[in-house]
Amino acid sequence: MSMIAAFYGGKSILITGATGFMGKVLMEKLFRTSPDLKVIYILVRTKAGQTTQQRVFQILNSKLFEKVKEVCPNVHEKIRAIYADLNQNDFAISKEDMQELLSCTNIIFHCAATVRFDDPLRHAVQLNVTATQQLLLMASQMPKLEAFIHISTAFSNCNLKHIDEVIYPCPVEPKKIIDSMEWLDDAIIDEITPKLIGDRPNTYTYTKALGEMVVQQESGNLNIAIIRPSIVGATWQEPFPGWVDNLNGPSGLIIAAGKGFLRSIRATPMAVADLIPVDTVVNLTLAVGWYTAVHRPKSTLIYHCTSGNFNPCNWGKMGFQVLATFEKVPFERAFRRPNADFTTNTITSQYWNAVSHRAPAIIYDFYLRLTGRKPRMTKLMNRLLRTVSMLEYFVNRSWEWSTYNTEMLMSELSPEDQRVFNFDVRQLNWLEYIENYVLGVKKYLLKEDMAGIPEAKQHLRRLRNIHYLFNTALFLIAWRLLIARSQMARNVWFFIMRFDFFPSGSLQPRSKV
Ligand SMILES: CCCCCCCCCCCCCCCCCCCCCCCCCCCCCC(=O)SCCNC(=O)CCNC(=O)[C@H](O)C(C)(C)COP(=O)(O)OP(=O)(O)OC[C@H]1O[C@@H](n2cnc3c(N)ncnc32)[C@H](O)[C@@H]1OP(=O)(O)O
Ligand SMILES: NC(=O)C1=CN([C@@H]2O[C@H](COP(=O)(O)OP(=O)(O)OC[C@H]3O[C@@H](n4cnc5c(N)ncnc54)[C@H](OP(=O)(O)O)[C@@H]3O)[C@@H](O)[C@H]2O)C=CC1
Repeated sequence: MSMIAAFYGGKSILITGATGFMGKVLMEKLFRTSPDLKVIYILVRTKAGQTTQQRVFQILNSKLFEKVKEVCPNVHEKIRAIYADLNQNDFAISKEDMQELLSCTNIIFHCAATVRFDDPLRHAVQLNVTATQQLLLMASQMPKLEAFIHISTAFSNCNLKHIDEVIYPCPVEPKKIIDSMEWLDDAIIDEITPKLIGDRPNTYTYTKALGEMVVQQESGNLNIAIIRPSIVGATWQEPFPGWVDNLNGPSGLIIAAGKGFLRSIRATPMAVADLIPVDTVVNLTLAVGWYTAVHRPKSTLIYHCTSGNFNPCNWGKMGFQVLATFEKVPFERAFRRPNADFTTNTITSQYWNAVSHRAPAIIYDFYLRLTGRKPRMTKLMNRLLRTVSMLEYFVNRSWEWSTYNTEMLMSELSPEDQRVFNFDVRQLNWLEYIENYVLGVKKYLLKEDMAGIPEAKQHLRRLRNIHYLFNTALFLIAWRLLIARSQMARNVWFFIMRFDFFPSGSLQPRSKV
């Protein structure tokens, strides 16, 4: 029997960010392995015209939850969606709901965050710092609380090369930042943002670092642990391989490359690609929840959930495998044949952006205009290049994360728990994982049918022929212009023609066979 699964039995668990990528997988695993848990409270806001209930209904009826329904048929009754907006005071939770949360919660998993790299500082501080502070305040009023698990990111200290399982202080105290957001206007905040984030690349990593400081400072008597995952990717094994439902991290770029939009990226092939499957992160998170509640470590432990030092893989190897998978399972209606490449030099990268990205987009928009349609490719390409430029920071560097706590935890688990809550990435076969990831992107993100593969291959063959035709026409035009202008080019041309049309040593034309 799994000790961890048994631990969550009968528990009331509060999850923030349950509608997000990681939150859904966390809920799914909890219900599947501990169907006898008492209740999962989730803080949900309304979004895109959907009520909280509709959002929950949609999640529970998705493919991800198919297995859960077999193990826990009354899952609908065990999930309690509470309307909350983490941007509001007291999260805009009603008095009754707040009372229930305060009196019943046993474990908190705090996953909610804004993961956008370009969020204005005010918004990123509100969600990643102030909301964390408020949640800790709530937690301190929960008499039955056994553990508070905060999800951070391995990149919260990406300005360092070697990162230990400790909290590194930021120069300005989070409380001062929170206060200043109240009275500074947006223009001033925008002006001071680069100074505050310093050598971090964006407001996301900076505010996640501030969030960790808040956790440390406001922990009081709470039993807290922090988990720092690296780049979270599709599921490795559970509930099935390759599940992914958002465009963050590599997923969006896999689509862009597979559809033939992304042809080149400034990345270092030998840099470590510290990807970590989402189910691995969730298994570690649940194990940490159990360990923190049961063993009550004296200080806040930080767990790095990374792959680099256990089972490193580099971007070059990953890129090759992504492209190899496109050969087997191409995406439908590609713009161009997928054939992306890495460049390491900024000037070469700008050259390829002009030649391989912007020029085809302009030509295609010209074609759309000619055929009476609205041009859209240049806009789309500009957006893609902006996204790529934001991700480039992470694909041109390698980091080392120490993993003593994660290894310690692994050794504390029973063999059964190591199997059920496996977070040992040494067992991960990257080539197989990447292939499943690309397949998952096709199936679950693009919602493409496998039956469409022959047609997709046919489409790629057509694109290849158009490509050859286009290149040949371009070459002939260039050559014709050159011959018209240069005597040397004319001489070369006649020299070639002589060899082609006249047998050697003869001036007679070659007879047709
Ligand atoms: C030796 C050998 C050499 C080998 C050579 C081999 C050749 C191989 C070539 C390989 C190429 C193969 C393909 C690629 C395979 C791997 C490539 C590696 C790239 C991996 C990069 C990973 C880096 C991740 C770093 C993560 C570090 C931190 C981790 C975390 O803690 S948090 C999670 C990460 N967070 C994010 O990823 C959020 C990023 N997103 C944003 O910040 C914003 O969305 C934005 C990018 C700034 C865009 O903002 P906008 O306001 O402009 O747009 P909006 O968000 O409204 O979206 C607009 C449309 O764009 C879509 N979209 C959103 N995000 C992405 C995305 N990440 N990628 C693509 N598209 C995205 C969005 O859906 C909207 O679409 P629409 O609705 O249709 O308009
Ligand atoms: N994905 C990754 O690569 C990595 C993620 N992480 C961390 O993991 C955690 C989860 O990330 P992930 O699942 O990928 O992120 P998602 O963007 O998929 O999910 C974010 C969640 O936060 C919720 N949320 C955001 N704003 C509010 C708000 N105002 N009120 C209520 N809820 C809100 C979202 O709700 P809604 O659905 O309503 O928008 C959503 O459920 C985050 O803490 C992130 O920093 C760490 C490393 C890597």
